[in-house]
Amino acid sequence: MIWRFGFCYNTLLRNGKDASKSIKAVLWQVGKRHSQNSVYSYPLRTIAYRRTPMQVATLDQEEQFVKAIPLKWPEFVKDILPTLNPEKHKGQCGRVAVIGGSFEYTGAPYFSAISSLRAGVDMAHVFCEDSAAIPIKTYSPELIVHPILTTFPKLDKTVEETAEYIASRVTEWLSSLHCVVIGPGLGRNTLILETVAHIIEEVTKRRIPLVIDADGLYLVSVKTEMLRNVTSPVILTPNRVEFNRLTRAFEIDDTSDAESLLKTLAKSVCPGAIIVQKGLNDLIAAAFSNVVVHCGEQGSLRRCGGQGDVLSGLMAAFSAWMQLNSNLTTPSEWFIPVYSACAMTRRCSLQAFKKKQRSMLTTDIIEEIWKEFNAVFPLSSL
Ligand SMILES: NC(=O)C1=CN([C@@H]2O[C@H](COP(=O)(O)OP(=O)(O)OC[C@H]3O[C@@H](n4cnc5c(N)ncnc54)[C@H](O)[C@@H]3O)[C@@H](O)[C@H]2O)[C@@H](O)CC1
Ligand SMILES: Nc1ncnc2c1ncn2[C@@H]1O[C@H](COP(=O)(O)OP(=O)(O)OP(=O)(O)O)[C@@H](O)[C@H]1O
Repeated sequence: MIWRFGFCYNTLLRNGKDASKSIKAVLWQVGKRHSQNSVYSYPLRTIAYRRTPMQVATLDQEEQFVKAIPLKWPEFVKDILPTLNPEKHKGQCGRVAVIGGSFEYTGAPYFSAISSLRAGVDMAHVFCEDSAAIPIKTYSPELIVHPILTTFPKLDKTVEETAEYIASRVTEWLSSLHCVVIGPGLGRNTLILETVAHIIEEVTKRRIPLVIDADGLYLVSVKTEMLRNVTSPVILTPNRVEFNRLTRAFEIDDTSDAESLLKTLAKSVCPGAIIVQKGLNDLIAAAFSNVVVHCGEQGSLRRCGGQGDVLSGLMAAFSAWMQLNSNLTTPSEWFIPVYSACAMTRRCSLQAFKKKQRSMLTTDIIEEIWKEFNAVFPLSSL
């Protein structure tokens, strides 16, 4: 009997079962049947699961694959990057949205969305507070900016009714999107957070990959039940402060070591959670894996604001491409786009830092995106 790990796993996910338990059950069966398979003869590109249906994966092989990502990621990513050809039309290389931007913070959603576009997605929307729209539009004519979020309830409606109504105006766009980023510059207004909670529910119901950063993480920390049963990919990108806030909110007091803490947090958030703990090295853990991947790609020494927004934008681009390829993905494959976004952000930061040093700004990092993409993924090799 031939087992297709990817198929089995996705079927389980679609049936809404507990991912971490189910994967072990499937892999255990697979392992028993194919225990004679050598790890070395197994192609580490799990994309091969889709292309060579005879391949199977044991839990050990799955871990080997994830552990190989820091060395092999540019090669793995080639299977996800959309090819460019004259037959394609606008949108086929990805459509993403950033939900964020408020009166105070207009730079963050711009940085995030423009980074996605510079990485190569075709269209980037920003759904922001009405007062943030004009500034964001003036930063860039490339972005599609919707001044939909509001801090005041509609005249004849309660906060809850207004939140539902505004969320419905955003969710009507979801069918055309391949990834949604929640949080850059969102702020913490009660009505806006309530609106975003409704949007998150709809995004995850449709199994669209979700990237949560900044004030979106604050929302997760005050509504810890919000994502509880979500099995679609939810990528959280906390900095140190946001990470500590999350561990407190989820009441995790695992003091054994940093990796265990991260894994416990991922499992507590939801079965589809992938967490990137940003810092000197980025640590990546997922609810469905026992491996913690370290991204130690050299970055910059400068810590100006906005670099996390570049990461969320690149994360959206890689995730959108993954989604476009995702008929039969395995959960572990999600380490590929996540790791790639971390590595590319740090590489772009390093290049910008070499040129501008203490003066380096987030806009300088964005300026490096095209060169770094060409260096790592030259068009001729696609
Ligand atoms: N130009 C812009 O519009 C920008 C807006 N931003 C937005 O600003 C809002 C608030 O973000 P904050 O990050 O300030 O919110 P937080 O309230 O989470 O952070 C507060 C404090 O944490 C400190 N901190 C951050 N990283 C740390 C680390 N690694 N170790 C120790 N302390 C650390 C900061 O200095 C700050 O004082 C968000 O909506 C965010 O998206 C940022 O993205 C930066 C750029
Ligand atoms: N000490 C460090 N050395 C090198 N790179 C780092 C370091 N700390 C963070 N980074 C990188 O900088 C980027 C942004 O991380 P940071 O912790 O500044 O996020 P943030 O505070 O959420 O950003 P933002 O200012 O956009 O809110 C990430 O790509 C991360 O890998």
